[in-house]
Amino acid sequence: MNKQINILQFGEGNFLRGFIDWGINNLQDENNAIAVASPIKSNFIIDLLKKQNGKYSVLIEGLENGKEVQRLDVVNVLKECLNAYTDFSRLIEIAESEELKVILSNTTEAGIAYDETDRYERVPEGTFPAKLTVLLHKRFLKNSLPVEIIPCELIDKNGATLRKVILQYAKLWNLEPEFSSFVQKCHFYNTLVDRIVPGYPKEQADEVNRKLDFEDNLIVKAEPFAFMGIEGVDQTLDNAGNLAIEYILPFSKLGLGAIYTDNLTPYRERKVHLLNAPHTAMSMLGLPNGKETVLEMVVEEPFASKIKTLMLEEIAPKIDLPKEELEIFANQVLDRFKNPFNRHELASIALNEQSKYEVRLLPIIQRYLENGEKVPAVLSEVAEIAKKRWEV
Ligand SMILES: NC(=O)c1ccc[n+]([C@@H]2O[C@H](COP(=O)([O-])OP(=O)(O)OC[C@H]3O[C@@H](n4cnc5c(N)ncnc54)[C@H](O)[C@@H]3O)[C@@H](O)[C@H]2O)c1
Ligand SMILES: O=P(O)(O)OC[C@@H](O)[C@@H](O)[C@H](O)[C@H](O)CO
Repeated sequence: MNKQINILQFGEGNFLRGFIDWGINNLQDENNAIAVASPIKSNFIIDLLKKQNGKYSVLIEGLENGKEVQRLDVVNVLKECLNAYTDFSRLIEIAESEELKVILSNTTEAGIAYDETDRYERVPEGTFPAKLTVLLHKRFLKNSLPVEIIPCELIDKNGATLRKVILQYAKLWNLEPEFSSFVQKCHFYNTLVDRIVPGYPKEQADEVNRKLDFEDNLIVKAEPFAFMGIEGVDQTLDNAGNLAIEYILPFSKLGLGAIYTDNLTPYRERKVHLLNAPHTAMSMLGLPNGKETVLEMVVEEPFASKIKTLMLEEIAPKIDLPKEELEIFANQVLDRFKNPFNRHELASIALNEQSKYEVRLLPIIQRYLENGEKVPAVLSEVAEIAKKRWEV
């Protein structure tokens, strides 16, 4: 574990392990060494990772262009496993070093937060952006170069938001104006990530472990599909349409379906409302009726017809993108929901269901109401459930 760390990652969750880390592993480039830090106190995953020397496997199963895909990859790019509370001095060393080029994160939608009670001196206890502010400040004081920052949280304008919160902390703590200029020089990218990663496949664990030469308690199950939209903030694309990051970490070669764009909004609109929204509708409609998985909801009636109607006839007409494009996207998503190899639990989708309803389904309902139109059947049904449960 003595590699020179060039990538620092906040978040040890299933998604980053089954997506970006898996992608960086695909490069098989010995120069890439990631230090992964848990931003929260829990050491559960970090301890398991340490026991496995940072190694774990990703089991990808599903259909791709109508063909069955099954692959098991051992990911071996996590070279240091840390906890941001207890290993903060090591994080400072990494942040100060010239080798560090990229900072990745996925700290859930709750992670990019500002708390004015956070203190510079007690920062390991603060939010993720508070910790990152201190780390960037230490880097600035060492005169090391600005870094590339790639948040993967599923919030709109994640990169710009993270930078804004860091600048708020700089102001709160009266840090030098030159530090704020340094933060402006770091590239913060807005991203949109998409891959269904249901996590640890309990029922397949023994079978997977028989194929490995180590005991893996951190297997990540994922679908074959992957998409990553990367939007530059204050940056010009080069002639090939690439952003600076491509020369530092070639996202286009990671197998994540990466695209560079100057406008992520349409990608976000269709993903949030035609993938995440039906997921949330499935948990709201299915769980009270004894359904357990996404697959049940898209193959069993009456739910299958409801979900299809919801996506194609109720949500798609309220998204401002070409109809044919939306139909193709919605049908691809339906195929992904029908992946027979993924046991995607409605119970896990239902975590923080109210806030998901408010971001994913409610805006579509409001688009009907704002036009004085009648809210169609399936949206009405979920709106009724929401009213009864949360009075929204
Ligand atoms: N699993 C998927 O299919 C998928 C796909 C695309 C995007 N995502 C997004 O990625 C996020 C994480 O998903 P996951 O499957 O990795 O979940 P997970 O539970 O496996 O991991 C959650 C991660 O967030 C960190 N975290 C949790 N609360 C935090 C907080 N308050 N501050 C800082 N860090 C915090 C944890 O330490 C952990 O690293 C979700 O919010 C989801 O929206 C998930
Ligand atoms: O991850 P959550 O809990 O925010 O939402 C549940 C799912 O909708 C989500 O994980 C999707 O599978 C994912 O966003 C696909 O890219």
